[in-house]
Amino acid sequence: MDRATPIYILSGFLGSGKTTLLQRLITEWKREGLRPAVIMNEIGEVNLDGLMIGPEIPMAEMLGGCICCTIRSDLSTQLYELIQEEKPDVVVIEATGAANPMEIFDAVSESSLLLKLDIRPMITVVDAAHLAALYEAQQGKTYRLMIEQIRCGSWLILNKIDLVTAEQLSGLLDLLQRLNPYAKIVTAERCQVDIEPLLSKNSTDSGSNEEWLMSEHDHHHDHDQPHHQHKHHAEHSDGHAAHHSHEHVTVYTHYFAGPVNSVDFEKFIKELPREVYRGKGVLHFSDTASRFMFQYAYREADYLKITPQGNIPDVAVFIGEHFDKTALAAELERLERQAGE
Ligand SMILES: Nc1nc2c(ncn2[C@@H]2O[C@H](COP(=O)(O)OP(=O)(O)OP(=O)(O)O)[C@@H](O)[C@H]2O)c(=O)[nH]1
Repeated sequence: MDRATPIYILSGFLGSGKTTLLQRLITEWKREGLRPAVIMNEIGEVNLDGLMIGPEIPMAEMLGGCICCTIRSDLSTQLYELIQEEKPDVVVIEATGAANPMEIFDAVSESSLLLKLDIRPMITVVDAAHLAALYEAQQGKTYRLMIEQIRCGSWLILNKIDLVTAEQLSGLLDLLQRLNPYAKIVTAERCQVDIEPLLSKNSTDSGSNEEWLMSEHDHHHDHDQPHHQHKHHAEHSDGHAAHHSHEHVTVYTHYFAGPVNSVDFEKFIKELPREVYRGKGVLHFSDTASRFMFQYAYREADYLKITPQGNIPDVAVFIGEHFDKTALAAELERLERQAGE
């Protein structure tokens, strides 16, 4: 193969807007007559984001783990097969929102031993409202992970600005600038950004992220550790070390035994514990004719009528930090029983 395949990595916290951006990128590439392919990584067992992407787009799904650690070695294989079989003009990797961006860079770089890849500067989508809230508290693993994702982006898309005040927005822009003076920062609502500069080869002045990551961060791997215990350490420029692992991430996948009432379900979503950051799913309601996809990200919920292609079960995935899975399961089962009565 003589041509290097451009690889874009989309990073950003759970529910920040990565799939929304991915849809825009795909539309742009199609307009240009290019053939994109996608690698989607989900920490849950089902890929619901894939439903938002047309069936004509070649897609490799990496489910049930994170490419930055537990299923990292699969990435080279998936990338290799996708490029060999589909011969795409460009590949996008959408990481799970819980991924450590430097680890993904490493994993993709490993693949370039097998393939001729042109790894483009990382794009990080930042949820404005969620960052504003976490910045006030300034603690927790989520906050540290979000900061790390911000530090690793060559492009920072400060998304969901419709959910913050003008004053908060100006504070967030200052914060991003301070955290990552190398990045280009754009603000957006539903990731509506000028796509062309984002994709252009020389889009950043700072050179490749890899270069500055290696110089700014002291990045260690302990290869003697088994994969599931793999911890990531990155030395921050402000001196303290961030320890990254997914042990704090809780995932609950619920397969519905039957439809539930839409009003009760909306109430359940509204009352989700704070520790649940992200929810998504496809389900039948007992009081409506069509099927719905729901999205929940940082206290905001969306419902969309959907007719999924293929055999998609009624399912909901919840991702967060140390929440009580059994309590969620019991409540959803109660809704199922109630709708069946
Ligand atoms: N209010 C508001 N909602 C948005 C905006 N951008 C995206 N959303 C909504 O936020 C939810 C999550 O968006 P996604 O694009 O799926 O986020 P994601 O980063 O791909 O999520 P994960 O892959 O699960 O981490 C969806 O319901 C979107 O419609 C925005 O600018 N404002």
